[in-house]
Amino acid sequence: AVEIPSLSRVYQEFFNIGAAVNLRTIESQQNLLVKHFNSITAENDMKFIEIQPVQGQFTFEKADQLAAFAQKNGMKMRGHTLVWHNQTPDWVFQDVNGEQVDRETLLQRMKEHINAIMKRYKGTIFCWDVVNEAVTDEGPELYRATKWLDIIGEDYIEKAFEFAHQADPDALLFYNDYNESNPQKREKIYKLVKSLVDKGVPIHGVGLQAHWNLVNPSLEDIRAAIERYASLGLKLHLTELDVSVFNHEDKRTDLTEPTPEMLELQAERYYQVFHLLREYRDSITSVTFWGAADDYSWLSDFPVKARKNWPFLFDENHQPKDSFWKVVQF
Ligand SMILES: Oc1ccccc1CN[C@@H]1C=C[C@@H](O)[C@H](O)[C@H]1O
Repeated sequence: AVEIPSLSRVYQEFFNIGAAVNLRTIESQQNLLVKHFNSITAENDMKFIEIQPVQGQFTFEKADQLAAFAQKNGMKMRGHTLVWHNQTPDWVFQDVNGEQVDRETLLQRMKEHINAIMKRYKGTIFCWDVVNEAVTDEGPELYRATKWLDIIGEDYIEKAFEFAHQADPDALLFYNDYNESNPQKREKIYKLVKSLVDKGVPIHGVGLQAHWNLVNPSLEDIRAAIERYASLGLKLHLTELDVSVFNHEDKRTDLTEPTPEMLELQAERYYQVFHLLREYRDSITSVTFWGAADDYSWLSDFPVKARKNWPFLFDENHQPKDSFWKVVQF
């Protein structure tokens, strides 16, 4: 039998190799995770709504199990995510009468949430996606219209970073976003992050979600984005890497397995991407996949509901795909 090298060991001189996990996959994918990954991220269980679903009632049990899995296996853990417009409970923005709260109240609630979760996982979680997806995809506006922006104002972002730094001064603090290699959105992310750096806000890195597919974004756009963000002197993490076998506009639902051509294109794509990432090893310190193997991916429900996807280096039986061999042989 051919010896399968450990992915994280092959990359130990370049950057950490991570996977998003949940309570099911730390069991079903345990052997794969322990062998090939040295970092994990909670796919959902450390989001606001999962941690504090009701004001003052903290439900850490699931997150604790994921943190324990990381500790037990000597893995690093990325914290995801403190301030985001999705998966945040309505109570955060409402007073007892269901009316919208004021700026001071919402800042206090943001601070309390950040303090509670960051202090609990201090020493286990070395970095946090403090703010997720705060800029617009299209249009002239820089800031995405969210309740955080509406109630607090534009400084909700720097406040989140300040609160996070006070909660755990040792944690590395990241701004995280998707479509990060699109030139227009890249310049918005750059403008936001540069403003934080210029103000002396405690930010240490940029998270590129890297939800990519077989053709987009181009290698040139990925390179330009890495160069742009790295020019700020911050660390770069790829935080949610997957390579969908369907391009964004492809809504086909007829496949029960990837076509041979898809697997060949995906292997070449992974080869080119990791060749590029290795070139920027001085800026990129972590590459996390948004899952570990094709038996489970959020893409099997997004953007097309119940449409199976096969985005990873390992197949549904946790066996290495051609993509894996292209990534470990260089
Ligand atoms: O690719 C996208 C397109 C539209 C909205 C959000 C995203 C990505 N958004 C990510 C995806 C899955 C969630 O589990 C992550 O927390 C989130 O950061």
